[in-house]
This record gives sequence, structure tokens and C-alpha cells, in this order.
Amino acid sequence: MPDFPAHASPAITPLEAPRPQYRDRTVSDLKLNHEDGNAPPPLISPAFTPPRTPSADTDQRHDRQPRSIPVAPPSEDEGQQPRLLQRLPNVWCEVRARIPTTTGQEMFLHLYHNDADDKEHLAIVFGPHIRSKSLDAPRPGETERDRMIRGAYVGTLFPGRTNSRVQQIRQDAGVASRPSASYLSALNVPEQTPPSAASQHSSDHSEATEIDSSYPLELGPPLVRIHSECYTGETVWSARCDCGEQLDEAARLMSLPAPTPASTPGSEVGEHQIPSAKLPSCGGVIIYLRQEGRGIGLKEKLKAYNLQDLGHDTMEANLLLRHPGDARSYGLATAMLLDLGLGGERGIKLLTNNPEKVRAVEGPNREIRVVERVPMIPLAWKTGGKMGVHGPEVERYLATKIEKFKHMLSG
Ligand SMILES: Nc1nc2c(ncn2[C@@H]2O[C@H](COP(=O)(O)OP(=O)(O)OP(=O)(O)O)[C@@H](O)[C@H]2O)c(=O)[nH]1
Repeated sequence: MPDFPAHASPAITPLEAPRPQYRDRTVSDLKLNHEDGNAPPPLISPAFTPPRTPSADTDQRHDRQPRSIPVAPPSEDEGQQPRLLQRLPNVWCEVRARIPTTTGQEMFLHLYHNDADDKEHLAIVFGPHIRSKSLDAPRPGETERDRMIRGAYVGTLFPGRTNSRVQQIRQDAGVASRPSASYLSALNVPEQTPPSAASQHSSDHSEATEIDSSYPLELGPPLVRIHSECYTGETVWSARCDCGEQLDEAARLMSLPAPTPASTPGSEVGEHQIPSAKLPSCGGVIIYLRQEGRGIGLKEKLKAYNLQDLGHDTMEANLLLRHPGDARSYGLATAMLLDLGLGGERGIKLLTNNPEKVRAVEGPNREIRVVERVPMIPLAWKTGGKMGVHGPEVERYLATKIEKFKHMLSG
């Protein structure tokens, strides 16, 4: 018997926790994985494998425009109808700010308030073409500085700037007449357009129309992701779900350069060299809804995780806690998209696997049209386990999404 110090406990065999018996099949059982048999390598440690940020240098094979699937308009006899609010909530963008990202691309974070809940929902806007009407509309008594502080400015802020409007940009650039579209685009300034049907919600004040924007027709329907908050998957490296990876992938796709001549690296617009990191991207919007845990909140989701460790799947766990399997609705997202000028005939391309989301985001009167769906295939499947979240928990989670939530994950 070795000499242990007095405080040492006698060596005992640690209690072997019985492994929970899961009744669900895993994704591997469903034969949807590209790899057969070879389990992907485990995550090393969250400290060394932070969630991926959208990056131009991540897997070049995926640097193409995303594959999308046309969405048929809804028919009367469709079986299960999504939960739709009778009327859309009122939403308004309180403030926005430019966020340079680790990839060199910039995005504008828009913070929204609404009259349906007291949460701060967000719109993460990529590219220069999408602007919030409620943000741009003038507010009583505000100064130009107030407008710049709340983000209702055109172009880029710089020390000493005194005016939020486009004329100021022209003067600073020494451009007497109306600058070219590509020059404005390089400055992140939307082109001035006459008020259109799509801008019918804007205020008719001259300031608002001056900075009205439109998403260029040649870019096709803008790419949109409606993303529900997931603290565990996006912040603390959880491998129980693929939420963090989905957020990264959406941002990456929206940062891909737009297929226009101006997007050629090193291209020049007049005398102005456009830095490649600032080349215009196709852009798009991630509507980030504070719907933690499919709407049940973090506390309840953590309880659900414990139930999952006791052998239940993600849907059963919600039901055992007396919550719906999915407690979300998408009226806020619809209203935010309208405020961002994405209503109307042209429609949007929605990045999702969730069939309910496709219909629900269209709103009670089809205010938004989802004309194409872009599937979100887990990165581990696309890369044969080299990248992305993998492990038994996420496999069970994905299997339940396919089997019980009817997610269209096989493409
Ligand atoms: N209640 C509960 N919520 C979860 C769990 N795992 C992730 N979530 C939440 O699920 C939401 C994301 O939903 P998903 O089902 O992954 O995806 P989706 O938004 O329905 O569909 P996609 O658009 O295809 O991603 C986020 O709010 C997460 O916090 C879980 O085990 N239990």
C-alpha cells in the first residue's frame, strides 16, 4: 500500500455512469453520411477549436454560389399550415453600426425593437444594398450628429464628418456631380433610386428617399437566413447541435463576392482603387431572432439537455417539460424583412432545411415570397468529417430533426 497523505481518499473505482440508451436512430443509421464506418475525429478542446468564423480561406470548394431549390407557391390543400400571426408586429430599427469582421468583410448590425415582445432582435446585413426604412426615416428634433450616432448615415463615418447624408460624401470625395454607381458601391453607398413600389413603407420625407436603396435586380433574390439564438452552439462550443456552424456558413455565403466586373480583385473605379477586402459582396441578411431553445429559453433548454442525457430526443424533452416541440413563430422576421425592403415580387432565397420556416416567414398575406430554398447541409457531411460539428449528440439531434421535425436535410 503506497503512502498517501492524510487527506487522500482511498482509491476507489470511479462510478461508471451507465450510458443512456437512446431509442432514436442516429444519422449514420439513416445512411445520410458520406463516410461509412469511419467516425470523424473528436473535437480537441473548445479552447483550441473555436467556432469557425466566415472566412474567405475556409474550404475553397464551397466558394461557389450556393445551390438553391425553387419553392412552389403555397397551395390551398397543403396539409400542415405553419403558425401564422393574424397581423404582423410593428418593428423599428433603433440603431445600426458597422462591424468589421475577422474575414475582412464588413457587416452592419441592426438592432430592432418591436411591439410584440421586449427582446432586441437583430438583423445582420451584408453588402451595401439593404437598408432599414425605419432607421433612415427622420426622427423629430434630431440633429445630423444624432442620426450618425444611431447609424442612419450613408457611406462611412470618419472623424470630423458632420452630415449623415449622401451630399456630404460627394463633397468629401470631390465629386461635383452625381458619382457613378460603382464608385458609390465602393464607398458602400447605395445608389440613389426613385421611390418604388418596394419602398412604399418608407417615409415620404426627402431625407428618407435620398438614401433609399434597392437591391440590384441582376443579383437575383437576396439571400436570407432566419436564425434562432443558440447560446450553447454559438458561444460555448456545444457539439450537441449545428447552430454555430449554420450561423458561420450563412455569413460566409453572404460575404462571397458578387459576380460583377467590379468584383475582380484589384479593380479600379475611376482613380479609386478598391481594396479587395471591400469588394462588393452579394450580400444578404441574417435575421437573428432571440428564440433561444426553439423559443423555450436557455433555462428550459438546459433542462431539456439533461432529459436528452436521460435518453430522450430533443422533441420528447421539450414535450416532457410541457413545451411545444417547437415554440417559435416568424412574424417578427417577416416584419423585419419588410422594413429592410425585401418584400415584393422578386422574393428571397431562404437558407434553411426547416419546411415550416419556409412558409411561416412569408407572413399572413405572403408579404414576403420565398422563391428559392438553399439547403444547409452539415459541414461534417460535406467534408467527410474533416470540418464541422460531429459526435454522437449532434448526430442524434440531426436524426430527430429529419425524422420528427421533417427537416429537408438530405438536400
Ligand atoms: N429546445 C431545444 N432547442 C434546441 C436544441 N438544440 C438547439 N436548439 C435550438 O434550436 C434552434 C435552432 O433550431 P434548429 O432546429 O437547429 O434549426 P431551424 O432553425 O429549425 O432550421 P434551419 O433553418 O434549417 O436551421 C435554436 O434556438 C437553438 O437554441 C435542443 O436540444 N432543445
